[in-house]
Amino acid sequence: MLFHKSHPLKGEITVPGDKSISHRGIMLGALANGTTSITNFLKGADCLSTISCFQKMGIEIEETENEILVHGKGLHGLSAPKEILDAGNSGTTTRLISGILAGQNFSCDLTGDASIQKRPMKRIMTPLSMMGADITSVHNNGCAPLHIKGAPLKGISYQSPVASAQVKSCVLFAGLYADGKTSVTEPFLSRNHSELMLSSFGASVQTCGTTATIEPEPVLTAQKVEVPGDISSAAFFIAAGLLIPGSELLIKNVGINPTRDGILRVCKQMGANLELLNTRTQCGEPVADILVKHSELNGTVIEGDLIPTLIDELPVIAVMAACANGETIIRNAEELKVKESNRLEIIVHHLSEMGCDITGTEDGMIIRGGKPLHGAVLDSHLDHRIAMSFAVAGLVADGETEITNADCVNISYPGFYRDLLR
Ligand SMILES: O=C(O)C1=C[C@@H](OP(=O)(O)O)[C@@H](O)[C@H](O)C1
Ligand SMILES: C=C(OP(=O)(O)O)C(=O)O
Repeated sequence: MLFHKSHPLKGEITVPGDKSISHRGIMLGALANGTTSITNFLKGADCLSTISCFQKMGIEIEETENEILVHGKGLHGLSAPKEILDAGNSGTTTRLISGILAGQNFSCDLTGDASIQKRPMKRIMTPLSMMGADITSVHNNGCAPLHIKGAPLKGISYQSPVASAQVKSCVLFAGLYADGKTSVTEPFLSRNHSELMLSSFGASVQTCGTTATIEPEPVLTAQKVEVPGDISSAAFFIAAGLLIPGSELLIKNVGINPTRDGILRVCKQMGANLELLNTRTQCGEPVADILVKHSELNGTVIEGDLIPTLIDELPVIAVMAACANGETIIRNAEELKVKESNRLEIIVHHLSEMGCDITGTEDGMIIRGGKPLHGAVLDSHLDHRIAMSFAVAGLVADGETEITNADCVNISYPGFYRDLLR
């Protein structure tokens, strides 16, 4: 895909549904009694992998024009899959489904693509084993493929070393099947979509600071889930709108859950002209329209408890920082090394290629912004966030930017290039 300096972005855009909430809607819908209807479901490859895993376990999932219908079979209604479960490129599918599989009365194997087979799974194997689960890494390297033999589980209080909603959700989902209360405490609060959705399906979930606690064996009841637009997808339009002179863009129906809205806070810190309109709550999730106007940005510091609230947005935030005046420091972002690619390394490499003055650090980067970016040939490393972030960089750089292996945007945002270049 080729990108050149863009004309101003004007008008309105609606981004696809939230990936995290779409995954959870399928999972809890499958475990509930009755039919769950999901509207604005994200039909990206990752969420389709979640659908396919549950279909292999006997759940009927219908796609109509405007909604997905999940015919739930109750907490104990899944059946043993006849073939290996394939999570594709999706860390969320792999880790969350493992918590569910740990509590079943059957064994199965779970794998994913080459990237998934390199991502760390010990972070879920450890707490699941503490609960009594029988979960092994088939190649004994702490990664997928995983063999999971369902077992009786006991409730635990788990102190997670990482702020990860995938770890937290995995343990809470396993907690549905435990013999007592299960709680997870994390160093910083990560996204709380699982807690909110579990509660709406009828589970008893309490949160206190960075600890979430679930009671076992609820009856989950099918719900109507209206998925808000994904703030992680809106992030590319927020960045493009702020960076491209003359832009004024209204991004409609975006989820602004405070455990996900770090990008909005960082934009404000950087001096962005950004307004939230029509703020409302939809299925327990805060939603708004975001009005973005081109702005002169200044460097900032991004660290600590802010990091989990914008973890997937850091690649495009780095692009914004490269175009801002002054220095931006990103710390405590080592998790970026274990996403679809080593995002820390690739951001530093790609921005350097475009002429940015940037230094990688152990857990982040220092970006001395303000030097004009120029076009370059940049590979996505099959990482959707990298492809989309550098497509945005290509709209502000001098000359031509080419993104190779650009199709991977289908993981979280099919139609991204059409929307960006329209
Ligand atoms: O729970 C989720 O839906 C997600 C959690 C985050 O991962 P971690 O929990 O590994 O930080 C995020 O990067 C991912 O895109 C989606
Ligand atoms: C890290 C991501 O997703 P996952 O962990 O589900 O693969 C992402 O979407 O940026």
